[in-house]
Amino acid sequence: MINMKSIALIGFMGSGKTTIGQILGKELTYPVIDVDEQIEKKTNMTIKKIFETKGENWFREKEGEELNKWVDQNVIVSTGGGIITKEQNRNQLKEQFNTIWLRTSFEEIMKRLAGEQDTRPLWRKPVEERRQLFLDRESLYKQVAHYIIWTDGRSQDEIAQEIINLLQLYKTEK
Ligand SMILES: Nc1ncnc2c1ncn2[C@@H]1O[C@H](COP(=O)(O)OP(=O)(O)O)[C@@H](O)[C@H]1O
Ligand SMILES: O=C(O)C1=C[C@@H](OP(=O)(O)O)[C@@H](O)[C@H](O)C1
Repeated sequence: MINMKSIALIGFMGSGKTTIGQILGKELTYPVIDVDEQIEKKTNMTIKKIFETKGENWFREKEGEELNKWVDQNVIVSTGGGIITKEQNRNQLKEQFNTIWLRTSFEEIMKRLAGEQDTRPLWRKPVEERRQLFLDRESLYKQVAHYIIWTDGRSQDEIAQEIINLLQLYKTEK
């Protein structure tokens, strides 16, 4: 990989960061780190529980700490959709990772996450608030992404293959 920078997958809830990270983990020889999963393991709490008992800000601190650990580690990091809400995380993603935005339309996300409010506390809102959250974040993903991959209408395998091709490109450029 170019500069030994880790790869970060970013994007809104439901864009496929977790599932595509898992496919990449099977196909490639370097580790895949899921930030949400790491935080749940370390705190021994679900994300839902963390939001209920500790609050969103506390969770954002933990996300920042987790991201910081994986700089220059040559790993693939699947982030949580809100990691870009903190400026420090945005700077880190822009400067110290190769960051791939799994860009997905709001309509597609609505379909994918139908019935998944329980595990994602911020998806448990009226539709217009969800749409606003989505719109507010679009420009933040754009600020930090080095690559943008549209995911609407494309299978997870296709998307993972495109990412693998990108990584091969890094190897041949090295
Ligand atoms: N490209 C895709 N096409 C169709 N469904 C997808 C795609 N990527 C992810 N999904 C589905 O959307 C849901 C959320 O995916 P997930 O990987 O958990 O997203 P994230 O980690 O970004 O929140 C899952 O049910 C997953 O199977
Ligand atoms: O968008 C967000 O603020 C969040 C996204 C979730 O991750 P996914 O994007 O993997 O669903 C998880 O980190 C938490 O529920 C908050």
